[in-house]
Amino acid sequence: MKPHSRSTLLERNKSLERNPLLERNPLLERNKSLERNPLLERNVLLEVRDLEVSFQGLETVNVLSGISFLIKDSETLALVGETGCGKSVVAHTIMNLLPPESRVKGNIEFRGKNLLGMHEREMAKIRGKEIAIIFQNPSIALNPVYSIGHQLAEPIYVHQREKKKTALSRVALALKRMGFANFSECMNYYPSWCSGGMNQRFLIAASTILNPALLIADEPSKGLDKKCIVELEAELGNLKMERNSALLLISHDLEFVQRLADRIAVMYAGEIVEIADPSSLFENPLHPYTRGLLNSLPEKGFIPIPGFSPSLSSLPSGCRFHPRCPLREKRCTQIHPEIKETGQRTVRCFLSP
Ligand SMILES: Nc1ncnc2c1ncn2[C@@H]1O[C@H](COP(=O)(O)OP(=O)(O)OP(=O)(O)O)[C@@H](O)[C@H]1O
Ligand code: NI
Repeated sequence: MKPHSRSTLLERNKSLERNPLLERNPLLERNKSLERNPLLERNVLLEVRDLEVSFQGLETVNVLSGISFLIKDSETLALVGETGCGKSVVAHTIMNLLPPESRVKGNIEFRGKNLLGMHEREMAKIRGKEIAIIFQNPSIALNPVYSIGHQLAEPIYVHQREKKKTALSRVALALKRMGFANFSECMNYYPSWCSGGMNQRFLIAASTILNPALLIADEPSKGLDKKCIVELEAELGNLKMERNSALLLISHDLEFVQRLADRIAVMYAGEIVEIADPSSLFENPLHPYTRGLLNSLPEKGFIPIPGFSPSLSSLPSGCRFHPRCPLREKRCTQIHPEIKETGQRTVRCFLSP
């Protein structure tokens, strides 16, 4: 699929906003009010509620607090934020892949089943089959000692107990679909023979071979050159169009996610501070941190946010962003703001309407 250019996406959303007929459409009104009430939503695939994760070491570090979001069927939700804000920990918690020193509270419901506390045997049936993850580093995520064909066929043996021949022919088909003209040859390649971009595409093929309902992609564009990023974007777009998979897209690259996401959740120091659709977020960011992130983009002047993210083991009082916030008031330094929903917008800031 040709990737959406930013302007096309913005134009489409703008024209929808301006069309008075659409605004008065009773069906649309009903859907809008349904969207506002998650209890009445029927197509919620994943619901994360009040998630808290801490790691116990010499001291306890609370890495995630009050994380709540929904992913609907075939929706792409992007999770963005600076390094260390907790994006990968969210992904690993959903997949039940946290190390033993972690402590988790809250709820993660997938198709109505709570994933937290689920027995590993049951989770193993979901992992890879219904929820798949593309890990942050493709060269590490692929096993260097097995051929690409072998690695891609493995989920088919494990989850569907297919015969070797059937599994391998499905792998060949998947590679063909990913645009590898020499797909038969690729089956015999080893990861170390291939470029980062190729390995990234093999990983996507491996993660999607069983048609998961939810795919988690953790920094899929990291370390790729511009050409590979364009290809990756097309690949993820295809996935959405052809297979109806929902996607949790984790990235620090706002521009990359803008073109793919239906909604963007912005994280800061272990919390979500804003959730909005891409055009609202880019045109009218409500949280001062989101505004800072946008201003630091090259086309907006490259103005960095002053200061640094706080260490998760010594968070400031009040709003976690207040030491860097140009708009802070006295209450921001003292009281921790709750996340609030107004209309279609979700934001954690006293100063937003
Ligand atoms: N096993 C662990 N024990 C202790 N702290 C951990 C552990 N795993 C992650 N952390 C801490 O949790 C915080 C969030 O890490 P995470 O990897 O989720 O960040 P991220 O937003 O994905 O960053 P990046 O963009 O660099 O990938 C970091 O401060 C990290 O040091
Ligand atoms: Ni990460």
